[in-house]
Amino acid sequence: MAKQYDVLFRLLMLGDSGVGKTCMLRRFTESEFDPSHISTIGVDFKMKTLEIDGVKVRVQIWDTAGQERYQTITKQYYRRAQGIIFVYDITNRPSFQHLAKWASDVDEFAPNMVQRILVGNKSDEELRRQSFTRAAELVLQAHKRDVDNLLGSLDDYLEKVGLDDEKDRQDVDDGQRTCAC
Ligand SMILES: Nc1nc2c(ncn2[C@@H]2O[C@H](COP(=O)(O)OP(=O)(O)OP(=O)(O)O)[C@@H](O)[C@H]2O)c(=O)[nH]1
Repeated sequence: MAKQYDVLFRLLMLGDSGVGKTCMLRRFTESEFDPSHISTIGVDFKMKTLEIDGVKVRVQIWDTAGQERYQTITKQYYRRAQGIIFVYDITNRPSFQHLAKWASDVDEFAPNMVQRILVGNKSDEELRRQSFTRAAELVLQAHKRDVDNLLGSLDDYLEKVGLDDEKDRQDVDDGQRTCAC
């Protein structure tokens, strides 16, 4: 019987609960998308064979629970992984911030040679993406004094223009009153 694959690699998906790891894996292995969120308990895995540069690569992809309480279990799988897929949700800023923690756990528990890749999931929710808003918030914070000054002088200007308008209107009214007499 022909060999079904040449090499077997283990990949591990990591990221906060709800970022969409299970959905992503099902989409990849079964071409299906089930929108329900049933939190993974501990770990689960799916297999798929790929042909890369003429090599039949069987990937065993471990889907881990993002919930904190399973981390003692999931960490036991790190050392056997050859690749890590970090996943965050582009609409959820904490899921991006927590990547630093996921990455430091990988540094601690996974082999040195482990390959890493980062995926920002839920790209269909582009309008709710948080990173660009956050970047704009940070720039605004950094330039807060200039912006306040600018807005302050704009207010002064508008107030002055308003007063001038008021004064002009008053002059016209006074003029009309004079004429009417
Ligand atoms: N809009 C959108 N929602 C998604 C996408 N992928 C997953 N979701 C939703 O995100 C929620 C969580 O998905 P899961 O795959 O269960 O999340 P998980 O990361 O495996 O969560 P844990 O098992 O708790 O670690 C579900 O309600 C999905 O419908 C996506 O690409 N776009």
